[in-house]
Amino acid sequence: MLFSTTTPEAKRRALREMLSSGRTVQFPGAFTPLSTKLIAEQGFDGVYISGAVLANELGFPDIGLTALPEVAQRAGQIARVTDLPCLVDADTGFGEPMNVARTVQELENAGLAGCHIEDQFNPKRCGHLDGKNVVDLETAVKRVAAAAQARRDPDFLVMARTDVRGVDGLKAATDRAKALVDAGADAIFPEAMADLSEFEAMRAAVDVPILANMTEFGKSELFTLDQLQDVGVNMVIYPVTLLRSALGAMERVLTTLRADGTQQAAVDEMLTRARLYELVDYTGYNRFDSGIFDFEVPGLHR
Ligand SMILES: C[C@](O)(C(=O)O)[C@H](CC(=O)O)C(=O)O
Ligand SMILES: [Mg+2]
Repeated sequence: MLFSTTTPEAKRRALREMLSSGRTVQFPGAFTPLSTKLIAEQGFDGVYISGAVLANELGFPDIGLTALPEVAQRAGQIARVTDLPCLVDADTGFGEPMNVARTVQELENAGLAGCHIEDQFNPKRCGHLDGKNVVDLETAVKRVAAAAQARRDPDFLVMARTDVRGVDGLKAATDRAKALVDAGADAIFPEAMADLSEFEAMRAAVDVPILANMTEFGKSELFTLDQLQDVGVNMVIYPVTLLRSALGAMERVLTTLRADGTQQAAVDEMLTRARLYELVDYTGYNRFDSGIFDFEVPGLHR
């Protein structure tokens, strides 16, 4: 009830353990605290908090318009409703290395298990679009080093994302990933890999966990969990899947409502009131209230 009872430190340890388990863990992207509960119910390993979703939900494109307080607040709202570890997209770290340091500390305070920081220029772009730009190696290394030094919990995961593959090719991406690991990255997010052999090459290049981004309509095919496990990927994210699905459903019901003058034909596709209450643990809250108010104090009602 209210908040998760698992501490951020325990979630970070759990994330570290799952990343060294040899199993490929799945982190669907939550887009609200409530949708986070659906992810946990299905038995997923953790929750991803996407920068694109955060920006899009505010009605913005994903071009670096969101600011650290907004991201930390939303990520914290999501992290606090679940016992699962949450990994948040910290874009470029929101500024210079000093800003990156503050970003990491704010995200630690918000209860996140880790974050990823990318080597794009600001204004950034979706990693699966053409026309993005990356910063030079020195700048990228400084961002990651600042992040690694700033954390107070040594288990907070600092993941470095490199967007170099889409700009200078695979060899440049593996070289950059190695340098980012030397700078203190605990894990690597190689963005926009073209196929499974590219994940294999990244796997061979670094000895830290690697992430696969299975975003729809992007540069990579939607590989299965088994395929990604076979090439040694440690974590898979599905960043925008829930947002796209929810918006698809919303668009359909609005079309029905507009056409029919009633939503009746769409009711069967909706989450029922009972199921919604179950998700928000309505009865748990009621029980709490009765526990507090249904007691007798001798003499009180005389
Ligand atoms: C992973 C990502 O950074 C995100 O913000 O979720 C995006 C996802 C997307 O735009 O599909 C990305 O740059 O890949
Ligand atoms: Mg992003």
